[in-house]
Amino acid sequence: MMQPKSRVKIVSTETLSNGWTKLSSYLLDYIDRKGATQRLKREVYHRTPAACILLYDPKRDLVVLVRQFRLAVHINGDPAWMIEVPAGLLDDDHPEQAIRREAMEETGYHLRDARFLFKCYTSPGAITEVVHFFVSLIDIADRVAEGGGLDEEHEDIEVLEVPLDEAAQMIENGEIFDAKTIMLLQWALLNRHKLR
Ligand SMILES: Nc1nc2c(ncn2[C@@H]2O[C@H](COP(=O)(O)OP(=O)(O)O[C@H]3O[C@H](CO)[C@@H](O)[C@H](O)[C@@H]3O)[C@@H](O)[C@H]2O)c(=O)[nH]1
Ligand SMILES: [Mg+2]
Repeated sequence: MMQPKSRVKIVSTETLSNGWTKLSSYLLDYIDRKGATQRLKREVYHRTPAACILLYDPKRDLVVLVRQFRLAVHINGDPAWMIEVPAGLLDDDHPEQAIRREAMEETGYHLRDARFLFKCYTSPGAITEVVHFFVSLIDIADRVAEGGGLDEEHEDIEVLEVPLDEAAQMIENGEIFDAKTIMLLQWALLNRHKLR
């Protein structure tokens, strides 16, 4: 059901922090389902859009994943060299252009095709981030570079080629615990018969 924008009025905005990611505090008047106006205070992190991709090799029945250090995970006390699908910020590019660039920088794979699957909000309660999800069928011959990320941005990315069934096990045993990665691996498991 569509909800009218007129139920929400932004009363004031304050920038709490303006570093790598801007954090704003909003006061809004929100008309609830009973018609009563509630004045709410909400904080929003203005993360820019991103894209991620499942690289699946149908001949070898494997996926290409990347492993890198994630500070937020470390701060939470979880194992912080996270295994993920290749991903990156759009940096003002079209999502497909951006994911082709990120796949090359992070894994060294040149993509023949990149098929858009869906987009999703990763944390809509507080974060503006929208992630565009893609899939690409790859072959070992498409790996034309080392990958590993950009030295000038101090990216230190390990490239892993993992059989799809093993990757599925790694979700079950807790070795893979990144949301976008779990979503794409589950998509692969549901659609593998169409990809081979
Ligand atoms: N100076 C500075 N640089 C940063 C900061 N945070 C990230 N960077 C740099 O910004 C670049 C981001 O790399 P990308 O490959 O474009 O993005 P990503 O970190 O892989 O992001 C993807 O995964 C995230 C975690 O799941 C997602 O949050 C994000 O939306 C995207 O999907 C890296 O070079 C990283 O070092 C920061 O706070 N300060
Ligand atoms: Mg990345």
